[in-house]
Amino acid sequence: MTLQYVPIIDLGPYFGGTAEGKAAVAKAVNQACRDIGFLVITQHQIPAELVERVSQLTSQFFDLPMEEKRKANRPRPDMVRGYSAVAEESLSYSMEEAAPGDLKESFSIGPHDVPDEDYYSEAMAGPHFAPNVWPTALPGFEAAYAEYFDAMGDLSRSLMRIFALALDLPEQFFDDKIDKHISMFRSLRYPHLKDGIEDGQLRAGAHTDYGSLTIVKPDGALGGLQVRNRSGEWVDVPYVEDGFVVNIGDLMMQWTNDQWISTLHRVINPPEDIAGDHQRQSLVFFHQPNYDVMVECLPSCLGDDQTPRYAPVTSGDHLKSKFVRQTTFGGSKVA
Ligand SMILES: O=C(O)CCC(=O)C(=O)O
Ligand SMILES: [Fe+2]
Repeated sequence: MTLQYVPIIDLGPYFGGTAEGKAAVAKAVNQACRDIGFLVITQHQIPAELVERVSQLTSQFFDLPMEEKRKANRPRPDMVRGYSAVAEESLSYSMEEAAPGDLKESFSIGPHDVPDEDYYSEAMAGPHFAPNVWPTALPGFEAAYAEYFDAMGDLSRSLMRIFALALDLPEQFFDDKIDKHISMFRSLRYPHLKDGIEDGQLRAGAHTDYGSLTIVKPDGALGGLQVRNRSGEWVDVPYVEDGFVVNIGDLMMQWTNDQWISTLHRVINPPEDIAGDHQRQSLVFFHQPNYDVMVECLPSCLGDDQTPRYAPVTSGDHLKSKFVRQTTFGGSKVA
């Protein structure tokens, strides 16, 4: 039976380390990725204190006056770093359809403490290791964000190991493909909604994510994340206080030859009668493998006809192709 709702999966048995525990988690994750492309994870080993500290600092940042936030403004359209204001981006653009700007502001970072080696600065590295931009007004912000980025990188490695088991690969199959990952951590504030919203304007328009996987820490505010299941219905992602939402992106769908799905999702607006008083905040980590990793449909996913549906592509080129598509629609629109 195909899952029509997003399952909640306890990672405890995986981290417990027994072969049976790992196999049970891998099986549940496999079904989630095949059927709906989303899962909520619990017992993930990320300290609640870290999530709380980053959430608090994020809310303090978005509460700063605009001129203060603008000091950490995104430096260039092709560099996803720093601050972007409400409606400066639209996720639906990446789906090749023009849409009004998303009702959110964001702050993004990439890898930090980048080694002084050619790999990180040569032409192929593009803007993936561009320096981060930090607000100066908040002590502890940079350290907390860097710590969260690393914690999410570690959790992603564990998830990729679970993915490997789920795909009948050696558990460490992905390890050397993600040890210099070009992920992005982005916090989002969806403000109170006032008048003047355009038709079809959402907190985040319907889109799929680009990379290997995404880890989202939403808050519990009304007006939340929805995913489109295989029957074409929009269903709410369950809110679990100490959980994270995980979904796979387009690159993983391609890697698995469409066996796993990168699912359309969106963030809806809160009900109109309370919309003036309901903001939402989320912490979103977009995991993306090393830029030079060649992504070829996995042999175990080829099926009876043994035909790959995609030509091989590097992680970096795949990500770049999404940017190019967006610029065609006129802007610095990114997921
Ligand atoms: O804010 C959220 O819950 C998810 C946002 C999202 O899907 C994205 O930024 O790609
Ligand atoms: Fe997304």
